Amino acid sequence: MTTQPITWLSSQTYSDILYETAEGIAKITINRPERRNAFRPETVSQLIDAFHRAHHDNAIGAIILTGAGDEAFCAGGDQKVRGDEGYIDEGGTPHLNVLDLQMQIRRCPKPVVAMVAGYAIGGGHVLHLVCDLTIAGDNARFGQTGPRVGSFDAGLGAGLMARTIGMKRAKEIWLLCRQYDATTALDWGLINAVVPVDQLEAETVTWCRQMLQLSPMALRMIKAGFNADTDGLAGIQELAGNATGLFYMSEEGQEGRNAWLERRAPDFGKYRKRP
Ligand SMILES: CC(C)(COP(=O)(O)OP(=O)(O)OC[C@H]1O[C@@H](n2cnc3c(N)ncnc32)[C@H](O)[C@@H]1OP(=O)(O)O)[C@@H](O)C(=O)NCCC(=O)NCCSC(=O)CCC(=O)c1ccccc1C(=O)O
Repeated sequence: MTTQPITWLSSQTYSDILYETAEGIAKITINRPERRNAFRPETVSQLIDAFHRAHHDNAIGAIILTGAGDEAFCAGGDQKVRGDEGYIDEGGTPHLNVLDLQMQIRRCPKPVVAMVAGYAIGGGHVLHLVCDLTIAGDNARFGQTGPRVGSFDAGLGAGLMARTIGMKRAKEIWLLCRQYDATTALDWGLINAVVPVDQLEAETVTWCRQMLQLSPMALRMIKAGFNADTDGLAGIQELAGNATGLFYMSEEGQEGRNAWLERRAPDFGKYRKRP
């Protein structure tokens, strides 16, 4: 595995995020360091666009989600644009759209790695949680603040966290609103690795390079399998859609299409013998 430095190419311009690619990896960076990378509606819309771009780019096999600078991965919803009905966009409309982004990350067929330096707090903490893997710098701090600031994420923020680290610890995080350091997060199984913060990107890229050596279809199927029960019928739909895609690639699936196009009865006889 190469340990060569990576050279990112910036290929899309957004106001709140950065989108860069290199070596089959897309790096999506929340770029609001002056607000500890808290997200406003425009940030979330741009993240959704960037994940769509990475999903549909055939050259991309792994995605990194991170925050600009070393102070924070993401401090959750931007409380300074929070109105009485949600987070207010530049046109004055209230939103709660980070839930769409959470599901998009889970449904993305490519592995998504959270690269966490500094704070992953509130909705920012849930964002790293919904990623497939989390690599943290040794300065990382994790926690929820919802019950302190008048918010809660009782969906994936509660249920997926409990499935990840256990019910008692998940409840502790939400009911006490404490912060936890990277060593504790690793010990709890909340993250995958801790490295000195100055080695964070190199380590994350090493993990991505390793996944890029593996079968994309196998990674896609196993990700959908991991998420299927937590996501309910929508999770089974994702897994089943992948299975349909594989079936389309088979001779048996193509015989059905060919027979219809050739206006003849399909001959599936030779496929019945599989154990
Ligand atoms: C993250 C901190 C612990 C960092 O502390 P520190 O290093 O001391 O820095 P500060 O001086 O506090 O902050 C620096 C600077 O950044 C601004 N800032 C930080 N966080 C935010 C924020 N969340 N919103 C707006 N601005 C922020 C801060 O004001 C400073 O700027 P100044 O100009 O000096 O004022 C600490 O900053 C901290 O605790 N931040 C708040 C964390 C928080 O409570 N986040 C919100 C949690 S609730 C949430 O995220 C819900 C949103 C959500 O995801 C959701 C949930 C359920 C359904 C739907 C949704 C949805 O769609 O939104």
